[in-house]
Amino acid sequence: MEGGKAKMKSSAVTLDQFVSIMAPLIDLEKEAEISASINTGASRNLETAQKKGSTIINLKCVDAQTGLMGKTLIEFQSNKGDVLPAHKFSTHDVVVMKPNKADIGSPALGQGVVYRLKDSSITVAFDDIPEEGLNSSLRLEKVANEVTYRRMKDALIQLSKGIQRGPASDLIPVLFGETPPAVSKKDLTFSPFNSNLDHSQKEAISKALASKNVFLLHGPPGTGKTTTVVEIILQEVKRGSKILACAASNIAVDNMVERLVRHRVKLVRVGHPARLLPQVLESALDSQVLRGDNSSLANDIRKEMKALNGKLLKTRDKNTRREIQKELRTLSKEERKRQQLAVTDVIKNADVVLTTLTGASSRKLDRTSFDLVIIDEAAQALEIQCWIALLKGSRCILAGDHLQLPPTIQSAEAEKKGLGRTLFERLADMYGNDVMSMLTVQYRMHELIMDWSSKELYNSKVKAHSSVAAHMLYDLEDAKKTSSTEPTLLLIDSAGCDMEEKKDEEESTLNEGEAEVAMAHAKRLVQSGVQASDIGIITPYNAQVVLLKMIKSNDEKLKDLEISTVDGFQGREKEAIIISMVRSNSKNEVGFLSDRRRMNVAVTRARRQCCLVCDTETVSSDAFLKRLIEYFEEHGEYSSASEYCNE
Ligand SMILES: Nc1ncnc2c1ncn2[C@@H]1O[C@H](COP(=O)(O)OP(=O)(O)OP(=O)(O)O)[C@@H](O)[C@H]1O
Repeated sequence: MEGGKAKMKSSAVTLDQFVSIMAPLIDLEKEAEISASINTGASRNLETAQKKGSTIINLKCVDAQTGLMGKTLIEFQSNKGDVLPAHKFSTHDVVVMKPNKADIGSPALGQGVVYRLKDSSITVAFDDIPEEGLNSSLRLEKVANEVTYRRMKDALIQLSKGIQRGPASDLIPVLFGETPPAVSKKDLTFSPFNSNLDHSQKEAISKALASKNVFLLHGPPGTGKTTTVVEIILQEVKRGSKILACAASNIAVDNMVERLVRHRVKLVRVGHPARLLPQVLESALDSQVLRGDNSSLANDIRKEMKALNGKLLKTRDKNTRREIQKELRTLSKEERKRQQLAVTDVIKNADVVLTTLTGASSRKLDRTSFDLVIIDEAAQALEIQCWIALLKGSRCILAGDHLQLPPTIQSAEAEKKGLGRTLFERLADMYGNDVMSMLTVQYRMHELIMDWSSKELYNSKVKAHSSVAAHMLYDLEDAKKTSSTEPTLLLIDSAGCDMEEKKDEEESTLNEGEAEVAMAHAKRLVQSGVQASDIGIITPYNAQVVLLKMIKSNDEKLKDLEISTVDGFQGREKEAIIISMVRSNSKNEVGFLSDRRRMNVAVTRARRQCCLVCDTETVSSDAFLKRLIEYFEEHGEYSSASEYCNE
């Protein structure tokens, strides 16, 4: 305990310090996001804006469908029908649609939310179908999402007031190191809903149930973090707790919804329908409200009001008109009340409310407090975002892995000054194992893939479960045992092969030789019977992603191969992962490859084969990467990139 206390002093931040440090950093980040968008001096012309990734020009509308609770889904493709240019659009972003040549700052034809993204198309959900302009050339612009910042600022203001009587009044001092965390002494053995839980998962769940204020669930890659979170939620519901379950991303929230629905938990998913997976729409607040009694009453009232309005139009008598207007006002008030009651009913009756961290500030949750706030993917969320949810509860459980990538921050200055330091990391430093448990059995990777990461980042504590420890790529249905499918680890070395890196116009790095080699290996795997959809090529650099996608578009057999940045692939997995490291230069510069967390994420996406394509001479200049290369050389197969050229 002494050690724990010493640690606590060195890394504790007071509430006042936190508020005063964070307020300007949120502004910096907001400015960085706005200046990356099109309407500012930084990018006055369309081509520049396209290069910056904040707009996509020369689009045509190829499909329009209604559905999704009244929204219209419009699919856009490039006028030429090929791969979309490099862009920074993600699903769930807010975008506006404009005529292609319209002036910057001109009014939009419609505003919507990105619903689906493919290499060559983008689908947007609009509230209303734009009335005209869909037949001509169009462009989409990304809109800076100011609401998110406003909500973070609001949370900061609430924190600064020290809301003494709010639901989180006892939690705040613990999370700022003023009061030590407490643990229940009662015996908290539980009978699990999931009979497959391993020892580390069970131990973590017991500790979580015993925690009185805060618990950190540390889940290295593939260790069943979400499985464990779901079991904690089920146990807490059984105990009678009302739970707010959040994550930074919609997909992670939906993932929890899908798993909980199977257990018939009384839950509601709060959020914009265009941001939800189709399979969770039934659980959405909007659809539950529509099914409620108060909502049908509100509907009846609306019908009555329509009839009265008709009568009003026909009546000339002043007194009768006055009477009708009075009645309409009363009905309108009643209708609003019924609508609100319909929402309140659904939220009141749910044992678990699920939403993104930003969504937790929805006014619909204004008067609801929770016994427990659970945040999944907490190591990928800004601390201030977590507070939006935490202020609503008296206890919290954060699940995540601070040894994978932190949230993306746009402003370099805000990042340097600490905006990206996550609450998960801060609490792990402050309280360590007093409040934390690590899962140690992983269910994804062959043990050779896991062992490097386990040794480098997790003190060799993570072990592969027997169901995956020795699984091979050629064990997959239809796959053959060939020199390409046989290795679990494969190093393809471009040193001395004349494959130097280049910069694109946006100063992102790419490497044409490496891209060809990565693609050649993917082709060999497909020829050996591996499904293209089981293969992923990941790379740290955006420009390399675009290049790889362009090469891929020429080959029909590779249609289902996925290509992504490492950062964009966090949380995902593939049977075979090919990593294109890109850097190859005489100065031996490795840039942000040296971030241990990025390579940890990259390597641990692979289930059965991890192939590293790189210039070993350049990347070995970094001690951490050198150990990675040595590990692959020792435990895997080695080839020269020259063996893959001209295929
Ligand atoms: N005790 C278990 N027994 C068998 N399989 C398990 C167990 N726990 C988890 N799994 C499996 O491991 C996989 C990963 O689980 P889950 O999605 O919960 O992990 P995660 O830690 O959230 O993943 P990520 O690494 O992407 O964050 C799933 O296929 C899940 O079914």
